[in-house]
Amino acid sequence: FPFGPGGAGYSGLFPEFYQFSCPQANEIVMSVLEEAIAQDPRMAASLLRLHFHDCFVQGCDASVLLDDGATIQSEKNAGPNKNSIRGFEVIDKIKAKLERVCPHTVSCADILALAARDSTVLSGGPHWEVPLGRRDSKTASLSKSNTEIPAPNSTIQNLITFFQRKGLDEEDLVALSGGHTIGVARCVTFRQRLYNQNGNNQPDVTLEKSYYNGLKSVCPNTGGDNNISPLDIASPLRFDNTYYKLILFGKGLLTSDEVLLTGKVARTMELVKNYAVDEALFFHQFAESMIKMGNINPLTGSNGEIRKNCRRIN
Ligand code: HEM
Ligand SMILES: [Ca+2]
Ligand SMILES: [Ca+2]
Repeated sequence: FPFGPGGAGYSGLFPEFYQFSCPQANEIVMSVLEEAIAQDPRMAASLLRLHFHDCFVQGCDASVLLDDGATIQSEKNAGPNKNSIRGFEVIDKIKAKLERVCPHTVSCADILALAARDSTVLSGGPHWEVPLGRRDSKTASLSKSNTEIPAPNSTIQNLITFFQRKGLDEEDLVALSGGHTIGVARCVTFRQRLYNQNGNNQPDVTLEKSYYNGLKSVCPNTGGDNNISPLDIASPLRFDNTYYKLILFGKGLLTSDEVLLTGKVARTMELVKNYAVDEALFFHQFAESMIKMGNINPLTGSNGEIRKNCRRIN
């Protein structure tokens, strides 16, 4: 029986966790999301990312949702999160509805996992059964948010190491990076590639020329830090495999996207090519890797709590 440090093997979570205590849980999450995404199509991407930033810091325990408090230094102020992660109002709305129907039952950590899955489905991506039963943390870690979420200018070795620490392998890294098939990134996260990739005041040579020129107009050398560009310029709202096709053409937005192909690791290079030609294969692996990521270090049993308000401990 494979017990991993986080990802692989037995987690104690199972899809039917709320079958008797809150059978409407799935529907309630989906109905709020349908409305939220219809109103703001980018919201699907933002909610998918929120689950990732939760799971990589202390595990999938909704630590990312906590605001500053007497004992809490909010993760929202960490480098990878500040002025960047969004979707808290949608999570609040889901939680409020669930509290009305099944008080003190469905955890914020499970809401994040369900919202990530439903956001994927509503964008045209794969469906999977979400293992449930996570409980919510009574702590947050600003410092771990700064050190355990990989940076956009990561090398392929950095990425592999950061994922390995969470029990995730190269297949998980390449498939989960495919989350960048939807959503946007700010100029500050890709400027280095345009103006000074290697400390020689030259752009990243792997960037395709016309794409590069377009990016420069969105992201000047100074200023415009918060200007945004799609991570998948071909279909930023559609969950598909064009992310990988674009990488093959030198049109991946972040260094962390491009190095999956050009980072000189044969396995990740091969996977990018495989997913670029076989969307079904990507969908299958994405679903599998999302379950693995969702299994990182959950609080179960009597550990943690079921928060009444996702922004604060009870
Ligand atoms: C492999 C390492 C990863 C790195 C270095 C990375 C980095 C980034 C960066 C820098 C942004 C833009 C943030 C901003 O400018 O505000 C971003 C956005 C995003 N990331 Fe990642 N990411 C990684 C993995 C993932 C994973 C595993 C997922 C989910 C499965 C994911 C989903 C997203 C989504 C959906 C967006 C767009 C969010 C929005 O539009 O609000 N990323 N990522
Ligand atoms: Ca967490
Ligand atoms: Ca896409």
